[in-house]
Amino acid sequence: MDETESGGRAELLTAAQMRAAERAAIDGGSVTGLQLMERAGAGVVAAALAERPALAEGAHRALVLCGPGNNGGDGFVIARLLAARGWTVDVHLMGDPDRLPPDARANHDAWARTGPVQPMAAARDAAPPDLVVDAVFGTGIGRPLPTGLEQVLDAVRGARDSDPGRSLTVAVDVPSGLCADSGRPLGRPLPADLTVTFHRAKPGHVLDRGPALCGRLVIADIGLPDAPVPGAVRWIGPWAARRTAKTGGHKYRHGHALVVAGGFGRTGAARLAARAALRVGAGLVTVAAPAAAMPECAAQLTAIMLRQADGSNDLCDLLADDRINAVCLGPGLAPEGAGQTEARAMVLTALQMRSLAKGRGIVLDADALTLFSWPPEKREKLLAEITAAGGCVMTPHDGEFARLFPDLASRLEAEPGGGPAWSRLDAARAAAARAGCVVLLKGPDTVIAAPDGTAAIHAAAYDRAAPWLATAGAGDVLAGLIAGLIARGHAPFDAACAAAWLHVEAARTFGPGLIAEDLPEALPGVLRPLGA
Ligand SMILES: NC(=O)C1=CN([C@@H]2O[C@H](COP(=O)(O)OP(=O)(O)OC[C@H]3O[C@@H](n4cnc5c(N)ncnc54)[C@H](OP(=O)(O)O)[C@@H]3O)[C@@H](O)[C@H]2O)[C@@H](O)CC1
Ligand SMILES: Nc1ncnc2c1ncn2[C@@H]1O[C@H](COP(=O)(O)OP(=O)(O)O)[C@@H](O)[C@H]1O
Ligand SMILES: [K+]
Repeated sequence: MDETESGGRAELLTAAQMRAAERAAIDGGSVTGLQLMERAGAGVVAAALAERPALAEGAHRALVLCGPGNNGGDGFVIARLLAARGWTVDVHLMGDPDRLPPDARANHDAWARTGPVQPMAAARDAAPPDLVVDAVFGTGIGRPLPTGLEQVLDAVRGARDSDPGRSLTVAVDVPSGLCADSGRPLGRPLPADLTVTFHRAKPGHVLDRGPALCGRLVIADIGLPDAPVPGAVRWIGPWAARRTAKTGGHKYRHGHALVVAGGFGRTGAARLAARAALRVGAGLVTVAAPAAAMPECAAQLTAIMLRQADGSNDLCDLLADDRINAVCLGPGLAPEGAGQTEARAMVLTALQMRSLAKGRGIVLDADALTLFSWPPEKREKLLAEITAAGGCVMTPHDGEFARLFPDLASRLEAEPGGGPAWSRLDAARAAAARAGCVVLLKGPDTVIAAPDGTAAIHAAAYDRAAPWLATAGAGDVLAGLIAGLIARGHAPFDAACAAAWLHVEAARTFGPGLIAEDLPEALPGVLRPLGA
């Protein structure tokens, strides 16, 4: 990924946005559809040979599966280019050549002058080749894969897996059946070793099952203009954290974050969040804890300040200090039983007092969300207070999200009937609009959405996989990072984007064996190269 902030290259384009970019370039006369298809096919061949250099030497055998649209057209180009290298190429088409769109038809005909086009069903019996090219469906998939095609893909997969390591499976644009907008499979796609997409990655490459089905991802340049697409989803890269550089000034110039802790024996989560807020550069960080938890906190905290807050009245007194410009509530907040009412009151107090301090931001995580999940009136009350407060970020994981937005979660769980399928991106956007705040939906694919539909995705996938983050307390650290950045003056959406990147970068810097405590300690090594 090229992470330049100004260009469009950090964008993820939906199928419709990609079609519009292609249409605009063709209508503008700068390129023809046939040229784009030729470049796409050449890009796939180049990427496949680069992926497995042994294929660049000598002649090999390829199985090319072509579909009824332009993805199939790319397949015919690939077949022709491989045959020109001396390869033996078996080409199978799904559907009727007479119904191919014009550019695909032209490439079909060009191939047909070189070799036969066999029916798709015959690919079931193909011997394992050196290269499988999946060019059945790309961004145009509109409904689940036909059963007959699934059986062919299953057979190809079976033959491939019976001789592990022999063939390379390359998906053209997306593995056929993967929805390019959502990352959700429409049926049972053939998992690829390598996916070569064109011009820009699509949300489906980084969301949900996308990374697992794509294998590796290469973006081939097909010569479309670089101009940014209005409203496109941003793909979070180092650009998101570049503005974290700290410049001079008094500690209060870098803000004061308050993290509200739960009771005795439950303060670890808040302390983790507080340490992350301090490490990411907040000028001051205070933990507010109830009397019973003060000794536990005092024994653990040094640079972080400690104040007693036994309930919403005490929190109200603390928040009267308008220098506190970021508040984090949720990690380890809720005690069992009766104390939950007071914990809820603290959350509402923080929201209602937000208007006192200009620019104060509030991060709501974990218990601050779960405490309001039932009955529905409580949920609605929380969402209404969040909207009224403004300046909030909520950071649910999937379970917390489902408790707060059950209707949106069930849409996500339902089997997609067609494409584009309802996605985690759609769900986060809908939640942000409903709650009137920034929603960061956590996961290996973290989606950040604002009420106006602005959205970004951080994918801990491909060369940024960070499986070690699946460890207790990692989410508390993320909440603290966002609070610390808000304290430093970052807007809630920007703070969430930067924190998502820093969080994964810290995990990757530390590597295997990571526990949540390591994340704040790994931050200096992450911030230094950013000039932060
Ligand atoms: N945009 C660009 O800049 C460039 C795009 N390029 C390439 O074009 C690809 C997009 O092409 P595309 O729009 O023709 O769509 P594609 O994925 O081939 O499928 C559409 C066909 O499939 C059919 N169909 C759909 N679902 C089905 C199902 N379940 N079962 C059965 N049939 C189904 C559908 O039929 P319909 O729904 O109309 O009945 C239609 O016939 C893109 O991924 C990339 O590879 C490059 O060449 C260069 C630049
Ligand atoms: N497999 C994974 N790859 C990358 N990041 C992950 C993975 N699993 C979890 N995470 C991240 O780790 C954090 C876990 O947060 P959360 O579920 O709230 O856990 P906890 O409550 O234990 O802190 C989130 O930021 C999530 O995005
Ligand atoms: K494909």
